[in-house]
Amino acid sequence: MLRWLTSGESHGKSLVGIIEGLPAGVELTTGHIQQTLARRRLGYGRGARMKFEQDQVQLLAGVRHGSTMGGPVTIEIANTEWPKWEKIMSADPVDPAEVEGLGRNAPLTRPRPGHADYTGMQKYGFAESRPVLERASARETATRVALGTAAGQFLRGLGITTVAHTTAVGTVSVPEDAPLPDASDVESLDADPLRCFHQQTSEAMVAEVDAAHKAGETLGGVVEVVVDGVPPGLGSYVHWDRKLDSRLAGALMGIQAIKGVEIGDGFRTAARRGSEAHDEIELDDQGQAVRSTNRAGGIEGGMSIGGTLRVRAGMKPIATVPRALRTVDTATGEATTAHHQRSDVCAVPAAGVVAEAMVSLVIAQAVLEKFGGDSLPEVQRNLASYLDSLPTLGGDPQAGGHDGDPVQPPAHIQ
Ligand SMILES: Cc1cc2nc3c(=O)[nH]c(=O)nc-3n(C[C@H](O)[C@H](O)[C@H](O)COP(=O)(O)O)c2cc1C
Ligand SMILES: C=C(O[C@@H]1CC(C(=O)O)=C[C@@H](OP(=O)(O)O)[C@H]1O)C(=O)O
Repeated sequence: MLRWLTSGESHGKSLVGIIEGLPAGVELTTGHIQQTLARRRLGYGRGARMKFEQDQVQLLAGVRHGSTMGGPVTIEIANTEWPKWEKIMSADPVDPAEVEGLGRNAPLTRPRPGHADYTGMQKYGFAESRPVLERASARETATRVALGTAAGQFLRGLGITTVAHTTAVGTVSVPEDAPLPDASDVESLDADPLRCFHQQTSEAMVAEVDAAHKAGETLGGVVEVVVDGVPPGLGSYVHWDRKLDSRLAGALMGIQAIKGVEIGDGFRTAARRGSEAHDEIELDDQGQAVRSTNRAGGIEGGMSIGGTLRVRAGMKPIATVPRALRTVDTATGEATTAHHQRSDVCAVPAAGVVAEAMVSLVIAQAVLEKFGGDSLPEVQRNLASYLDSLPTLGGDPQAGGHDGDPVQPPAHIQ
């Protein structure tokens, strides 16, 4: 079973992630993780912190000479801002005189609507929101991206690739009929300020962010994760918590500020008539059953149907609005405005990179459930054998043990 856990606070010494259940033989280096973490920092509209802070990565366990060994993989991301926070976030008690005068230590009693502040204080019994925001903050998503990199490296070894891109920022969206990017487009996506593959739309998105910034506003948007090379049959129809769509939706909704998930055409499908909503099955020249469209996003009955999977996540605008929202001071009971020091105007491109990581983790988990294996070559053999066992529908019914010719496993895993 593949499982993972993150630990750490936004202004703590470091974040730590552990992923357990990855097979041996997966290529993974500090460089791979640094590369995806750098990608998470990119994006037009990110706040000041992204510019001066660095993610210092260390692979603490589970990897030797660039290859996983089968044990838990532990990744640390040290926070380079730690010296500024060492006293305020010290695990051990500190002399109050030592933190007095450090501006950042003033009690945060003006909770931000839209953030975890107020309900977190009620739930955990805090008199201010510092201990809440430290863990609620999306700083934690750096760890998920690191863990997702490990999962992505495993999937890559099976010919499964994942990429995320931005489809909307505020009211600006890419045209519905624009072609999908694939993982080979990642460099051009990285080069785009919004991780948007449609240049005209990207320019309009930049203008949207500028206008929001000028108005003291923040923005949300929509990201899409595209997974290519998915084998059919991941997940299951037999129980709600084994359904792949249910698991992907949970993983994406678990990202800070994500408020909606669509599988494939999602809510647009809800408005269509049946004859225009589904992906009809037809035979291609090789006798393979193929789909003429991909409206379902590559999932039917809680299972991957094989090929390309598409899932979208909608992010609400950043809660720390410069034009501060009305709130109540929890120390005095007086009406006031929410605290604001600095924040992102728009973090949609970064959320896309986090969504990619979460999707990679869920797909890797589903792959290991279906195919198993303690080493990458073993999983590769199991996958190839499964693909080989799938019958083609248009072949000779007398041929082999199948109804027809076997489906060929992808060339790279033969
Ligand atoms: C990549 C990323 C960056 C974020 N940056 C900020 C930020 O700078 N300021 C802020 O108030 N919220 C930010 N958020 C959103 C908050 O973390 C989120 O609204 C908060 O944890 C409450 O959770 P909820 O929105 O799911 O209710 C960010 C979210 C993500 C995914
Ligand atoms: C640090 C990150 O994002 C942070 C997420 C975040 C929030 O409230 O979620 C608030 C901001 O932090 P601060 O309040 O310290 O400026 C963001 O910078 C990061 O993504 O690495």
